[in-house]
Amino acid sequence: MAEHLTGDLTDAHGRAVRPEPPSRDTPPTVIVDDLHITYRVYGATAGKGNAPAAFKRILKRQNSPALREVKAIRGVTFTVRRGESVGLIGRNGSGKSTLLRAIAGLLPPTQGAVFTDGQPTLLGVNAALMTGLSGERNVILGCLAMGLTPEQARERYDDIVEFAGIGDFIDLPMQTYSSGMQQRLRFAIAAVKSHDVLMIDEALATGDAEFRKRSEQRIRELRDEAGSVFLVSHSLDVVTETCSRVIWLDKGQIKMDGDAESVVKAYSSATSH
Ligand SMILES: Nc1ncnc2c1ncn2[C@@H]1O[C@H](COP(=O)(O)OP(=O)(O)OP(=O)(O)O)[C@@H](O)[C@H]1O
Repeated sequence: MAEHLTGDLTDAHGRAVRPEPPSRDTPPTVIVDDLHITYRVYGATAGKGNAPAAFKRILKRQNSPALREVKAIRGVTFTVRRGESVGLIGRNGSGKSTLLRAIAGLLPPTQGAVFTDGQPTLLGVNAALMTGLSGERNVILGCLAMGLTPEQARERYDDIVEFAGIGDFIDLPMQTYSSGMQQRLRFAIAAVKSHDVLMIDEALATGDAEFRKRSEQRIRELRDEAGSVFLVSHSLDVVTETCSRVIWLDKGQIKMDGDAESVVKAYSSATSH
């Protein structure tokens, strides 16, 4: 995979070079316009959420299922241009995964709209690989599913396996892999191709330090191959290293949107006390 993986992305001192933000003339890849996403949960119990109320409900076997609405995204608007890599940060439940799923077209907007140029690819914890099949077969199937020809799949096979770094396990069914190994293979398969919009949900969290470094490098390359990258991560280091821009979500709304360093700094100081 050497050719794919070694881009000239560091300066003379070995530091990562962060590109300038794209100008307004660069075409947008994703436009999110006043997006609202509301989950409707059926079967939630109506009434107070305190312990005596819950105890009473259970003792009396009260079962009054109700419809509850969870407003996960509440009026989010932003534009992402070609060549940008955007980190999404925020507390648990702030709406990061929901926003990614909406951009990928997996969740319909309750209000507002999402426009994308090209096919967004969501690479998440649940990216579909068949755990009953060997890693080897999943590599080939994954390549075909992404639209590569069988010939191209064969050509890239060695690169993918080397990048994933899972050694002899490649012949064994994926259910014998640790979750970290599964993640690495998913990332290696998805990253072999350039995507118009690549979205990554915590995929790098389980890799070891060396794999993370390689993945961060590859994300920068994907971004430079003219696509856009979205990354959800709780690791602020990964976000600062990989992203040019960061959006901080708080209770389904944008709290701050700007260059990676300033937003991560503001977020760290807000959450440290
Ligand atoms: N399928 C669902 N049905 C109902 N509510 C949901 C569903 N998925 C998420 N939610 C709710 O939507 C809100 C946003 O969740 P989301 O998973 O997008 O947050 P997140 O920022 O990705 O969280 P985390 O950092 O914990 O992964 C939360 O209040 C969550 O409880």
